[in-house]
Amino acid sequence: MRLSNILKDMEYDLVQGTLDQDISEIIFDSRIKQTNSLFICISGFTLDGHDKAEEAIQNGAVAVLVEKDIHVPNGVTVIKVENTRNAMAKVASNFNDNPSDDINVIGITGTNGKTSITHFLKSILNEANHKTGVIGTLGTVIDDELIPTNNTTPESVDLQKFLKDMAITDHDYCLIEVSSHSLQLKRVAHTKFSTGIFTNLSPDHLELHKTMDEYFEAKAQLFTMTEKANIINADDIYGQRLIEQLRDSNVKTLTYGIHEKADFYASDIEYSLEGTSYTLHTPFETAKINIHLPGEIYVSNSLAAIAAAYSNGIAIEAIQTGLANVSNIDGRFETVYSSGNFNVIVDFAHTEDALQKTISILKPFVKGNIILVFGVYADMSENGRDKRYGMGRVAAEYADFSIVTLDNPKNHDIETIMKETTDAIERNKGKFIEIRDREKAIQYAIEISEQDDCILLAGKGHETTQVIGDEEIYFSEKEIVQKAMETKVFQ
Ligand SMILES: CC(=O)N[C@H]1[C@@H](OP(=O)(O)OP(=O)(O)OC[C@H]2O[C@@H](n3ccc(=O)[nH]c3=O)[C@H](O)[C@@H]2O)O[C@H](CO)[C@@H](O)[C@@H]1O[C@H](C)C(=O)N[C@@H](C)C(=O)N[C@H](CCC(=O)O)C(=O)O
Ligand SMILES: Nc1ncnc2c1ncn2[C@@H]1O[C@H](COP(=O)(O)OP(=O)(O)OP(=O)(O)O)[C@@H](O)[C@H]1O
Repeated sequence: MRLSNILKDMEYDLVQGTLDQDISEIIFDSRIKQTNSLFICISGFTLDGHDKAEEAIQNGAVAVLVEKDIHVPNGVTVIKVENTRNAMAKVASNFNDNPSDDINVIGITGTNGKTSITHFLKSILNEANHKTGVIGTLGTVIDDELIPTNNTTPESVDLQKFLKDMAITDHDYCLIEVSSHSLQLKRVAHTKFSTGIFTNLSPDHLELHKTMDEYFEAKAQLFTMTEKANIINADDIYGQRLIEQLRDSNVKTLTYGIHEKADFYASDIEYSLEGTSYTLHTPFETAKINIHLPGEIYVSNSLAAIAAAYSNGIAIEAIQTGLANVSNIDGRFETVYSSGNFNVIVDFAHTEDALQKTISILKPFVKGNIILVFGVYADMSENGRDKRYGMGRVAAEYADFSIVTLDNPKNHDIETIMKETTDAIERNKGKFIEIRDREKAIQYAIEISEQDDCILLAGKGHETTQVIGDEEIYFSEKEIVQKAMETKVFQ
């Protein structure tokens, strides 16, 4: 594409060179070899892409997009903008023919629940014969093929490429899990969203946002980018704040909830470990809903999907069948072993709120003990300490016995993680043991378990690796459980 077209509808200064040339690719990593590319210099957290422009040029870049002054050889075009992350999103959209103009994009944000909402909604939309793609934590799904991705919300260059692939393969909808990182770092800027969904906000990612107010404001940005409807959880205090904030918005707000007054709500809820049924109330009708996931959080998440489907004109029959068709979601309350009353469940609960809610789902159905295996992923800051304390407290108060282990410690200090988490359990009078090796921790849980117990492996969910230091090792909780159960004998 011509460089001048790539820069369409943007404000910029042409510092040197010409816009009259063809660009083959947009890149933001200088190590990528690509002739005739446009290199975008990002001022990162660890290094400055402006210092890498020379390497990018050696690797084939013929133009660079900057937000600071740099010196490069005369033949190279230099374009200066105010913010290269924001400009990168616009350039990526232009380069891919602005694909969000051609596809109905629904963005889902909030600390927890995004992944299950995308599953519920995709199933509903498929049932209504709408081809639907997904971009989220479990990867990108185009034409029902899973493309693994590193981040929940990819960088704009990749995101716009995925949207274009969906647009040219006649997808009607794209469901995007929109992380707070992606909003703050402009990964979804210049994407047209028809609908936004807000689930909830509880402490997480404070290494980036520092305060809950900043975290909330990052999430709230999505609801200024929507054109059709904003769907908000009325049960969440930050949801209430958002509803208030959107009072004068031109975009329609629809609310959902179980406890607070809302446009879409549930009554007559019947829970079992296998699933949940309830009566759905919409502004127009009532209907019976059955889902194969247990507990209040999935009632809430399904209500969000229902409200989004409704606001896009989907009939109730497709909603009912679509929801009933979701039998399980990778690593979300997934039973990986079951025999009689004994169950081993893998769940992605990795925040205090999610852990508390997930153990609470189990409580009424477990005759014996709830044995919890968990670790805490958080940085070394005060916010990280609060997370370790919070998850330790929940373990003490809600589980019968905890095995404290490692999540993905990455380069964080393991001694501090273990000490602060176990201190919190002790202070809250919980019973626990510390086993740092997660595989051994799981094996121990199985060894001590009895016939009526339930083991909850929390925090890693769908993940198939564990990151310790700079090393990423293969790690499958399902396989570990299955192997350990082969030799298990109940007393
Ligand atoms: C904290 C964070 O979000 N970091 C993002 C940030 O990294 P950074 O600022 O450290 O990058 P950097 O290493 O300083 O490099 C700056 C620039 O120089 C470039 N570079 C770097 C090295 C080099 O040799 N040459 C070069 O050109 C890099 O490509 C980059 O453009 O900018 C990078 C490029 O845009 C992102 O890939 C990176 O995401 C990393 C992979 C990441 O792990 N992010 C996580 C925390 C994240 O985004 N998570 C959210 C939330 C998930 C959830 O909800 O749980 C997600 O959406 O996944
Ligand atoms: N509505 C909810 N409220 C609180 N916790 C929830 C809710 N929905 C799911 N959870 C918990 O959060 C965990 C993660 O859920 P899910 O993967 O849907 O969230 P997410 O928003 O996609 O998170 P991430 O971006 O970290 O993947 C679940 O395994 C469950 O323990």
